[in-house]
Amino acid sequence: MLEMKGLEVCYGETVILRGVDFRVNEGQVVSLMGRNGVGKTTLLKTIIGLLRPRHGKIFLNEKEISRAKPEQRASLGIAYVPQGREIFPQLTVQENLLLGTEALPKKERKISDEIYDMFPMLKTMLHRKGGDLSGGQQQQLAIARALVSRPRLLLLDEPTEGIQPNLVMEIENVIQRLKEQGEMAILLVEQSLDFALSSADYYYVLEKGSIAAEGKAAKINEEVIRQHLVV
Ligand SMILES: Nc1ncnc2c1ncn2[C@@H]1O[C@H](COP(=O)(O)OP(=O)(O)OP(=O)(O)O)[C@@H](O)[C@H]1O
Repeated sequence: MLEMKGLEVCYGETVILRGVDFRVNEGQVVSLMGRNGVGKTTLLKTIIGLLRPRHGKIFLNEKEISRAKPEQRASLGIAYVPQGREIFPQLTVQENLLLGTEALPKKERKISDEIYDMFPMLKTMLHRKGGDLSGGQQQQLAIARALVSRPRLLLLDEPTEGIQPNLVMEIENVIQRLKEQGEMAILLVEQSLDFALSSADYYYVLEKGSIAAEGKAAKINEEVIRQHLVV
């Protein structure tokens, strides 16, 4: 469903990604791994259109979207949960969730019960300010906000960073549930190897802006982990 070919992305004159070929198939969970600073977030920002590639092409369901604006990509079904969550602290939980529906046509802008089923905590906190939630609860809110638009492709940037173990489990369960439903592809950037590989079908490892390894997640070997991932 998502395909990137020969991608080169720069900040000014500094090349961050070079010759990246990457794909995420329908309903697949793909983990994008790599040490700090190798370009993982840059790749996600390129997918949502915040950064423009200098070379290379991006396709969504065979249609080229390399020049599409971020809001067009959102209406085509790409949703992004940034590192550090970026919920609106002054808005209530409910208002934050409603913002996630903006990518939908007006008459479809509602929060489905399934969202509360996946994140029961949010239902009890609808009128609380986003900023009053714990870090883990804010992460759940950020994921829920992305899910209310019923995306075809969900991008998650380090969803477990700084989060207590029980909430990490809850997030893992949500990813597993979405995977079982099979209607959404998920691209996950994650430092925790266990988390990154537990639900993934396929993995890519970035190193110095290029894909250094890729394969079926179940078959990743110690050598790849030692060479490219362990700090
Ligand atoms: N706005 C920017 N301007 C210039 N350079 C940047 C900018 N943002 C990131 N970089 C640089 O681009 C490189 C890749 O950064 P990126 O955030 O994509 O890495 P990452 O793999 O996501 O790292 P982390 O795991 O630490 O989040 C780094 O060297 C970083 O310093």
